[in-house]
Amino acid sequence: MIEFEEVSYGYSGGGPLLSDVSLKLAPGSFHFLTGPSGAGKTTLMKLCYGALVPTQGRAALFGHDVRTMTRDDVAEARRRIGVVHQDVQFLDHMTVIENVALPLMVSGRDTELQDLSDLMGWVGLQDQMEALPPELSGGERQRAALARAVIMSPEVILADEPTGNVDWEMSLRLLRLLIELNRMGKTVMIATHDMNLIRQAKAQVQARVLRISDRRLQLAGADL
Ligand SMILES: Nc1ncnc2c1ncn2[C@@H]1O[C@H](COP(=O)(O)OP(=O)(O)OP(=O)(O)O)[C@@H](O)[C@H]1O
Repeated sequence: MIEFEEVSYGYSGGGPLLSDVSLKLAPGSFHFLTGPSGAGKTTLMKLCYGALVPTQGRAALFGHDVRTMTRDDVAEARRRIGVVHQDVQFLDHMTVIENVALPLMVSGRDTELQDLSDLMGWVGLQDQMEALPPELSGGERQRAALARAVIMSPEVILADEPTGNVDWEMSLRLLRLLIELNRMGKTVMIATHDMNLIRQAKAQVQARVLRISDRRLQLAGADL
């Protein structure tokens, strides 16, 4: 579904950040992406959802080369990929449920705005649906972001440091939700620095751990 062949990327004005990255996210797979701060994890995630185009090499989303994708192809790929951004942004004047439902509204699918309480119950925010985002805790914001990422029923979920600002108990709760999504058949990739989280996940799910080191993407060994 997402496939890179010898992809390299560098921001304009900077040197190469990622070199010769080959990657295949197969349907239903579970990946962690790790590496030091500034190694390029967020950049790699952006390449995975077509927000960036490789400087060299080929990136294909659902069989389409990102270089030749039409606007409609890009919109369709974005619908099939749910993203939990590292820096979760909400519209603060709209309620939590309105923020979560926003992707449906902007895609003209507001007719599907059925009762979203099941989704909100799944992430444990059934009592905060009418709250405003500034009233949420860090863990509640992350769970609202996850609900928003899955509202379009994507096949792939990319989560960039979803447990960055929450305590261990909340990290485990978020991990459980992501593992549940994977058990439902979704392809999941999580960028994280948290080795404990990776160890915890590996006890529950077959996950591959990819590490960015010296611009290259490597499969991490079993020594985690
Ligand atoms: N839009 C941009 N323009 C120029 N440089 C950028 C841009 N975005 C990121 N960078 C630089 O690219 C490098 C990699 O950034 P990236 O956010 O991908 O790393 P990361 O591995 O996700 O880091 P962290 O773990 O700290 O979130 C950093 O040096 C960053 O400053």
